[in-house]
Amino acid sequence: MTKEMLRKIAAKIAVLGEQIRQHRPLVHCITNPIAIHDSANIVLAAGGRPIMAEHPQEVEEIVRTAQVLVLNLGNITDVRMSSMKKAFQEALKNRVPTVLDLVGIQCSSLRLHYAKELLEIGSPTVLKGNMSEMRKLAGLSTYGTGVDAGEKDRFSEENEKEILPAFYRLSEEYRSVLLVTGQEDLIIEGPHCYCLANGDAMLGTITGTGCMLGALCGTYLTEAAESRGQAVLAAAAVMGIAGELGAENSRGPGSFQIAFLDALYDLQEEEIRNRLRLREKSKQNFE
Ligand SMILES: Nc1ncnc2c1ncn2[C@@H]1O[C@H](COP(=O)(O)OP(=O)(O)OP(=O)(O)O)[C@@H](O)[C@H]1O
Ligand SMILES: Cc1ncsc1CCO
Repeated sequence: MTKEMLRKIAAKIAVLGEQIRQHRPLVHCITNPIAIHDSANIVLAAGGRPIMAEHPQEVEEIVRTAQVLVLNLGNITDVRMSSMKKAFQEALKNRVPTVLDLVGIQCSSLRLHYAKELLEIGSPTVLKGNMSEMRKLAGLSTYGTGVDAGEKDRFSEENEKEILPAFYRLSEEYRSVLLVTGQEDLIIEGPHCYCLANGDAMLGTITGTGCMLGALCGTYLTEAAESRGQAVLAAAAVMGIAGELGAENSRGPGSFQIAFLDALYDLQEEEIRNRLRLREKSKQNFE
């Protein structure tokens, strides 16, 4: 990608961030208790307003007033399975965009079957997972255990010919933008694929960063009038760059968590422009 293209994309990412701060979208998240607090805080830091309502008898009413719905399968319970399904149906009915974060579907048949049940109801705007989770949904072999991606599932020049066609098919089948996280994040929308190299290994030293990115992705989706893929890319880039800045300004996981949130809260266009590391595997759509 040329410098000029990267500059344009960085400017667009900054504009989306400003629009979120102006519009203060209501972001409805139904997520796991491990990441719920940090997910609410990242939405706030980005300029949105989180609501983490999950009672089955209130989620439909609440999602109707929200600008986006984020569903996360982590630490699943009967109650959340019931409320997520109701909220998802109501969001689809009311054209509220949705993010489905496939946490742990590679380690739990319950979650995998539930994710497929949701996908039979309708298409989420964004399907998100780490490399092992997305491989599982695509029917490929996986090495992930627990909620972590397996080292052998990591995206590489060697396995891209196996992975990309399967992920393009998923994106087309569900008409969803795919966000696949890892050392390098992939954003796939139809036949387009962007590879984002921003981020820092420190993001893996605190729990729930993937879940936080799902909530951030939802927040950016509320400004996706031009392109859903662009909004997802913006969220992933902001997350990665704030992770890099956080790592440079901390001395371990405790101070990293604080420095990361501070960096995200105050991220400037110049920083995005200087740090953005993006490759494209296909035609770009940032004209
Ligand atoms: N080694 C790394 N280098 C750079 N960025 C990373 C690295 N590991 C994770 N990230 C970033 O951290 C964020 C979370 O991605 P990750 O793949 O770890 O999610 P996850 O497995 O769902 O996490 P969790 O289970 O903790 O919620 C993404 O923005 C990703 O780019
Ligand atoms: C640790 C953990 N267990 C279920 S969800 C979660 C947060 C990271 O995915």
